[in-house]
Amino acid sequence: MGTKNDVSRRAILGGMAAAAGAFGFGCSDDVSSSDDASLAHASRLSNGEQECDVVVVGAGIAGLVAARALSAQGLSVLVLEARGRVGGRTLNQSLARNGFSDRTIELGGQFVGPLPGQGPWPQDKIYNLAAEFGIGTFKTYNEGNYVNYGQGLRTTYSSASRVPLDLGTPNLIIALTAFNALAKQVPLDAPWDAPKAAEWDSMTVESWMRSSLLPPAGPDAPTNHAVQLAVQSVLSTEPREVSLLRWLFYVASAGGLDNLLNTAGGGQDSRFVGGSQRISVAMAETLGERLHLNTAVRRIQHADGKVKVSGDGYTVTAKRVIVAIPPSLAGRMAYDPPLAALHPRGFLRDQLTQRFPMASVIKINLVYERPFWRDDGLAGQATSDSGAVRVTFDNTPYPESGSPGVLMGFIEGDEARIWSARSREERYAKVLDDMARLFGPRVRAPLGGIQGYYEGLWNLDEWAGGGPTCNQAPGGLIQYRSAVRDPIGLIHWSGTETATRWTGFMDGAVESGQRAAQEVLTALG
Ligand SMILES: Cc1cc2nc3c(=O)[nH]c(=O)nc-3n(C[C@H](O)[C@H](O)[C@H](O)COP(=O)(O)OP(=O)(O)OC[C@H]3O[C@@H](n4cnc5c(N)ncnc54)[C@H](O)[C@@H]3O)c2cc1C
Repeated sequence: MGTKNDVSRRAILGGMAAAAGAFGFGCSDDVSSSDDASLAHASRLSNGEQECDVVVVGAGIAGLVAARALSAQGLSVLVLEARGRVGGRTLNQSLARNGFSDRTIELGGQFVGPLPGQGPWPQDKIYNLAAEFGIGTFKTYNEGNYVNYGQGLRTTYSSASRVPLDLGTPNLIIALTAFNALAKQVPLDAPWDAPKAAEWDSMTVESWMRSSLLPPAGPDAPTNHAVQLAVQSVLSTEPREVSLLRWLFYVASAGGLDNLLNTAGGGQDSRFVGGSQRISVAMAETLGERLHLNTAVRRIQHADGKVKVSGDGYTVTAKRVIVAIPPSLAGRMAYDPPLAALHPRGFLRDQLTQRFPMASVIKINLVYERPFWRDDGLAGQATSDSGAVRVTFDNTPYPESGSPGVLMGFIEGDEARIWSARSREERYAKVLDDMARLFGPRVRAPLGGIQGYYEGLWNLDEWAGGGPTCNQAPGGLIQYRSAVRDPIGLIHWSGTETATRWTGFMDGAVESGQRAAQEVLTALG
């Protein structure tokens, strides 16, 4: 017989099981729902009025970190999560349905690095948080050669090289050097104070490319495709969509572009044993009944010196609320009074949410009997100037024992928008075409056949609205400055988009949760 806490725990994990059921061959795709409505319902908040010290909106990494920090200080906390699972933009996928019952891959955020000890800019916050729960890391497979596909030509090069040698190489080196140098001039806590902030925030990365790379040409030019791919692979957005200042801030926030792009010693260095969503599940378990799933927050009202947070059939009254969701989603909630009426700077926050869009991404995983590409001396990492899948990794799960083998690929920016609107069958056919170009005919029929195809369709998810993170077009940073995290009334803002270091990453989510919790503690004395 399960206690109430058992039920909550099963509901939390149920989301992971639901994901497992949702992504196999021939099944529909959904990164939100639970397959066990009764368990999910058990932890839904729907019973009228409640009261606590602090409400946290969102049970992603940021919200869960904030809730635990406040609980540890003796405050009463309720976490309200719209989905039937925790973890937000992290999502584990069990390979049990493919016959690998103890293997897990991820459909959202997964990589961690640099690790502590690997340089001055480690992702120590998420690393330490995971370690607290006994969740270790393992190295991303990075042996052998990388593949590059450009101008219709497939080449391989050593994974020890910094960049592939093709027409895009000279400009990529120019861009790497320039972006790293310019990013050093961007203050992390106030990018709008960079010496050339106004100039940089008046142009897109594409305009910079057209004026600073040679010969003058757009991102699609063979000479520029590598720079274009660097932006696409980091932000899942097109160079024309993002402000140069925002891009430089992102680079600065990660301690340099090399950290963002590199596997060994960089942002893709390692992965979490058992999958990154375990970190959120572990945090959620410590919160027990203070967490409510399937409980979307629709409205935040200020009344009588308190804040009333409500959704379908419930209201929670609290001293403070932490909104730990992406700014673009925060803009979908109703505020009463409206933010513009609540505070003299409230309109800035409201307008910011109208100008901070999620990028576009699909993450696909092909599961094989074994990692056959390794037989050819390939690391499973590839770049391409065309096709839907333009960046790939060997995503074979821990612990490696030769079986299964998983090839992962990203579809980003324009391609993600095109392919999000197509059927699963069309995407699958396209993914096989693209992957076969990179890794040969065994992609279609390797020994043992293809075991599974899994996709994270983040653009279609109501509670993400895209991924991996929000971007800003020109003007966003200098006009709205710190509105992304300035408290308004009794509302505090959290989520990776508010972080100064490793913004957009799981590590930034931890920073933002810690910072928001500290703000509330200070405010409540
Ligand atoms: C495909 C992909 C690949 C990525 N790769 C990496 C990577 O390799 N490494 C890395 O570090 N990061 C990666 N990221 C980014 C990383 O996953 C995020 O930065 C991080 O998980 C964000 O955490 P968060 O808590 O700030 O926000 P979220 O995870 O978005 O959490 C917000 C939560 O709030 C909930 N919510 C939203 N609206 C409401 C509402 N109205 N009421 C109640 N609840 C609500 C959501 O359901 C969600 O659970 C990736 C993301 C994606 C999508």
